[in-house]
Amino acid sequence: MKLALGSDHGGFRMKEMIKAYLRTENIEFEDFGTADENAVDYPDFAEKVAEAVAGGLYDRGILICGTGIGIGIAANKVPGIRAALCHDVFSARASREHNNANILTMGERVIGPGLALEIVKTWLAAEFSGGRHACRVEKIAELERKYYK
Ligand SMILES: O=C(CO)[C@H](O)[C@H](O)COP(=O)(O)O
Repeated sequence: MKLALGSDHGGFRMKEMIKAYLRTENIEFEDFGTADENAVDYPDFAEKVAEAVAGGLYDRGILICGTGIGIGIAANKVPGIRAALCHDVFSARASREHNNANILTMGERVIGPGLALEIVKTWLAAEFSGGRHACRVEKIAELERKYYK
């Protein structure tokens, strides 16, 4: 699996912690920034990661900001992206199994590193269940086609 990672300054330390974990697991990733804790605008990093995932260059993405909210809202503007804000393990698994989420978002100012890592592990391991969920996810794509001509 090849991952695209990104954060703003509010999520920088959590992104670095996730990168350290991915290295220990030999999971391939690219870091799209930001590169330090200087203030930046989260939509810029959402755009880079969402376009990389939607373009098929990366299998999935992880985006972190202070809350996980803004960076997820921005990522979800890119057609083909299903970014899910998850601050618990149950939602992380369901976002993959039910929603086929291709980007995980979290907030460094909301949860601690231990829980964040459990969420990442769960989200990376979970797969889309298909079945009854497939036509619902397809309806999301139909909504995109309706509004993004
Ligand atoms: O969580 C975020 C967006 O949803 C940002 O990380 C947050 O708004 C940044 O705030 P500040 O400029 O005060 O550090």
